[in-house]
Amino acid sequence: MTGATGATGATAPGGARLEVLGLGAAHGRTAVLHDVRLTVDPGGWLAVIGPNGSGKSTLLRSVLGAHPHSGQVRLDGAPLTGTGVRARARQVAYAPQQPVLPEGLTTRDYVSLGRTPHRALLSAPRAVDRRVVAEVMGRLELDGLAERLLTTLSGGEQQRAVLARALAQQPRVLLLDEPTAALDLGHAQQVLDLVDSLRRQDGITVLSTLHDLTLAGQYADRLALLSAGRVVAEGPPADVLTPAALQRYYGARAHVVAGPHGPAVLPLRGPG
Ligand SMILES: Nc1ncnc2c1ncn2[C@@H]1O[C@H](COP(=O)(O)OP(=O)(O)OP(=O)(O)O)[C@@H](O)[C@H]1O
Repeated sequence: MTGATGATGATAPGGARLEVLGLGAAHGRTAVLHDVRLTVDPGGWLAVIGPNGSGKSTLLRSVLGAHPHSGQVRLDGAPLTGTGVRARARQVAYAPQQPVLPEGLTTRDYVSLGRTPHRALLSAPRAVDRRVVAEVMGRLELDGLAERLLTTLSGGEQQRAVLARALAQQPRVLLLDEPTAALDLGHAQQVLDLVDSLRRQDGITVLSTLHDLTLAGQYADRLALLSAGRVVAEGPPADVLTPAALQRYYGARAHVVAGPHGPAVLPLRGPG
C-alpha cells in the first residue's frame, strides 16, 4: 500500500464537521439508541466502541440514513437527514460490517460502483472515474485482484474491496463498521494506516466502530463508549479506556498500558 498521494485525488472535497444530535433508534418496538450526541471535527477520527449489542452498527446505519431514527445528523451545520440518496452518497460513504457482495462482478467493477453517485444515471465511466478507481485500488493493493470475481476473494481481500468502493465515492465522511474484522494484523494495520493518512492528507472525517480496543486506542483521536445504546464516556482514548470502564461496561479484567500513540489494552486471564 503506497502512501503519499491522496487516494481521493486532487478533486477531494475535504472533510466536514459531523454532528449527531439527540439520535434515537429502535429495532421493531425495542429502543436500541437513546439520545446519542457526538461531534467529529473535519479530519477527525471518532471510534465508537462498546460491548456486543450496544448499538454501534445501528448508530452508523442511522448516521448513513439507512436506519430510521429520531434526532438529527448534520454536516457542516446542514441537516443530512432528509437529503436524497445520491446527494448523501456524495458526502458520506459507508463500509458495512457484513456487506452484501453481488455475484458475477469483478473486483474492479465492484469498486467502480463507488463512482455511481458522481455520474449521470446510466452514463459510461469518465476518465476521472477510471482514474479515481485505479488510484484507490493501487493504494489498497487490489491491482492483482482487479479481474477476479469478487465472490472468489478471501474475506480479508473482500474487506479491502469494500473499503475501496467506499473511498472511490470520494466522501467527506467515511463510516467504517469494523473495518478490520476479517483482517490479519498486518492487513489491519495497512487499512488503518490508509484511513489515517486519508484523514490527515485529505481531511476526510472518520466515524468507525472498532472491536479491537488497542487498535482503537492507537488510531482514533477520540473514542465514544456505548453501553445499552447510550454514550457513557467520550473523549481522548486515554480518558475512555480505563480498567474501571472495561470492568464496568465489558465485565472484563484488563490492564491498560501507555503505547506510543495511545493506550493499549492487555486482557488478564482469570485466577483459575
Ligand atoms: N434486524 C434486527 N432486528 C431486531 N433487533 C436487532 C436487529 N439488528 C440489531 N438488533 C438488536 O439491536 C441491538 C443493537 O445491535 P447492533 O448490531 O447495533 O449492536 P453492535 O454494538 O453493533 O453489536 P456487535 O458488537 O455485536 O456487532 C442488539 O440488541 C441487537 O440484537
